[in-house]
Amino acid sequence: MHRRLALVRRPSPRLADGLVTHIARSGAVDPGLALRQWQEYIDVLQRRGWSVIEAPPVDDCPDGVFIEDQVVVHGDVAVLCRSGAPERRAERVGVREAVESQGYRVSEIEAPGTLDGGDVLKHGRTVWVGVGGRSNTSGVDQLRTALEGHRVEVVPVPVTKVLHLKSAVTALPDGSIIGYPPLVDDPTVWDRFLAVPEESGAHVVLLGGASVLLSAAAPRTAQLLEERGLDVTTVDISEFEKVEGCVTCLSVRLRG
Ligand SMILES: NC(=O)NCCC[C@H](N)C(=O)O
Repeated sequence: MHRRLALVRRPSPRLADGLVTHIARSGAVDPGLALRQWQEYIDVLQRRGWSVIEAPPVDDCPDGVFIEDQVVVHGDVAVLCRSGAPERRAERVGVREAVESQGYRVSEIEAPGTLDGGDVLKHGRTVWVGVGGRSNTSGVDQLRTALEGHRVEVVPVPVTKVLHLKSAVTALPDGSIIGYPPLVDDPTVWDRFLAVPEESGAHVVLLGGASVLLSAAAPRTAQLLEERGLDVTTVDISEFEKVEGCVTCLSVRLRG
């Protein structure tokens, strides 16, 4: 059986200074609670059979915990991102070493390209990339080049209403795409689109088989997914949601 391996990075004590773009700052971020929530997130991964490796902490980078935005992996290739937020580019430190230690071939997005991993949604042979927020068409083109030979189609899709594509939509194990309609620019991109009733419900981490991880802020979506036969685990990530984070951005699932 494949080893399941996830890359994570512990939260900065400065998480409260994280960027917010599409939401209003609401309530103070409690760094102690954030650390406990992050630990619980990892505990869930581990209980579901995942091993976890940590990228070196970047305590001076408030958004460092959102490791998903720094690297996109596919097959044996890891693409180091160049964030559309210049404030976040320093977070790339240590990520190359982390993925190289797992045997990945590394390529990098270079200027003028920008790409945030949160804009990259993969399922089957398709890689959708959100363009219009943090990622641009040069970033998409460079990602396509990096994945040449992987027999995938890289498809740009518009993102204007939320931070990242995966803030709007994610994929269920069967390939259905779930999203919260007010935040999805064009649901017709996907043949099988399933509307969910909560913004946080649009974000699932696939844990293997029928298991998915979902924010505790989306109880109605949890029920909906359970009724569809999924095994749903919820985790409270309130402190990360205050700075526009979601369950997906707290880890990168690597090949085992
Ligand atoms: N992939 C993600 O959804 N990342 C969340 C990043 C939140 C962070 N405060 C940012 O604005 O970049």
